Amino acid sequence: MNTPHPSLTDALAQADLLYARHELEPVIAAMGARIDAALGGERAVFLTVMNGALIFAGQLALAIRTDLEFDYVHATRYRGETTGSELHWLRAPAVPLADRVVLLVDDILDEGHTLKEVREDCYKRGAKKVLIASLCTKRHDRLVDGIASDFNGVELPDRFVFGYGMDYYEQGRNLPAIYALKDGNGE
Ligand SMILES: O=P(O)(O)OC[C@H]1O[C@H](OP(=O)(O)OP(=O)(O)O)[C@H](O)[C@@H]1O
Ligand code: HPA
Repeated sequence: MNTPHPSLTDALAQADLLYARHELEPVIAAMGARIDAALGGERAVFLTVMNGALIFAGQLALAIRTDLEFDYVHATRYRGETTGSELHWLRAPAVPLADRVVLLVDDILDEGHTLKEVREDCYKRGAKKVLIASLCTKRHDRLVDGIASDFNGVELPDRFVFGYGMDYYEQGRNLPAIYALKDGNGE
């Protein structure tokens, strides 16, 4: 039988709160203004990477004044676990991307495999420019070559994080803050 996953209550008891909602909201609002400036009036495809980006994407979209065309992809590399493997595509973009500016929106740029592959897919579909907006990035030296966020909210320590869309064994996504497990826990 599979070992049951640790509970969210236990995780929270062994975690530090890194960023509360009231600290993230102004960061996201400022990012929206920077994205408006970068788009220069062009109507981009706002491509949310489900599931983790759901909360950030909603807040970011409301902070962007330029009209956007919404679409989403569903790609998962962690599949409810705390370490990643190969990327599983559950849903490809539906909107034609040829000659479009695409704004890829995700909760976290960790090792970068997910956003790199999704960005490559957008270019294969003919996108003329792909910009990346992430709520957070992690500080470590495991980032794959050739990927970076164009717009990033906050930098996090190299610890497993959850909340604000990010899951701990599919739990805790709707916590209104980002938490980090204390070093050595949960992996
Ligand atoms: O930079 P990487 O190391 O590739 O990790 C980042 C990706 O991992 C998470 O997705 P996950 O696979 O957990 O699926 P989810 O969005 O459903 O949580 C997160 O939402 C990013 O898409
Ligand atoms: O630290 C993390 N937490 C949750 N989801 C993630 N996906 C990549 N890294 C993480």
